[in-house]
Amino acid sequence: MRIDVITIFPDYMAPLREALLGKAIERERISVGVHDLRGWTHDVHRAVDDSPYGGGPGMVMKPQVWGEALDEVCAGSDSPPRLVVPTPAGSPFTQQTAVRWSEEPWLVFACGRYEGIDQRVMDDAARRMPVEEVSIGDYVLVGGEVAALTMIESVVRLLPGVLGNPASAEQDSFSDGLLEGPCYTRPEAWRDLPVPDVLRSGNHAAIDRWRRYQALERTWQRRPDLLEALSDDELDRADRAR
Ligand SMILES: Nc1cc(-c2ccc3ccn(Cc4ccccn4)c3c2)[nH]n1
Repeated sequence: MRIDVITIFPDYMAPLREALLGKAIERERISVGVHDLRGWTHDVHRAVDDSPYGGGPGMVMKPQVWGEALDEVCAGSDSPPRLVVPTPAGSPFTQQTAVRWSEEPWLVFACGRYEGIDQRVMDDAARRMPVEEVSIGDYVLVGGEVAALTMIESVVRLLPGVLGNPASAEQDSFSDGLLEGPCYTRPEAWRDLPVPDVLRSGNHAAIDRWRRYQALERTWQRRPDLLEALSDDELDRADRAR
């Protein structure tokens, strides 16, 4: 997979070179390009923003600069990339989105700042490539970079050979519609807090049942909305795990 990120703060993307993601680059599972949007300005002030039509607070990112940047970054391949534009006004980014994008050969992330990017940039790009405006959650960030890092990590961890233990990606939270239950490791007792006996019993059928019940209970308590999405037979299966 090829990933390109366009931003006015390229240093914000430094974590892409660290740890798991850095290893994926070293092992050539992914190639990552980070591009400074100001490289496509032509004025002495290297301006990337201007006042909003219709008035209102803040500034809007200029279409000309973005247009030239996307023309260059998104060129050079038989098939165009999928353009991802983080925005608070986007469609929800979910684990299903990450799974779908993990099949893509090329993703380009357009990281906006200020009040956002002139809408015509996305409308023009959509004439020659798939464009998705996505939100990572119902809160407002200052720009798209943190959202891009979040989405890139959740996609890249799904690629073959990236995670040390691929099984953990298969048993992800949300992959079966429920939250993960609690996890424990040594010591057996810590600050007078014990590890649940069942986990040390060696009875793997009982352990699986306990874990499923814990996941169900935690989902019920913290994310009842996820239970509504579960089908009846999935709920029955979970119920039998009590
Ligand atoms: N889930 C998300 C995504 C974002 C996000 C993504 C990109 C940009 C570019 C600018 N801003 C600031 C801003 C503030 C107010 C209204 C519009 N945009 C961004 C925020 N916030 N929360």
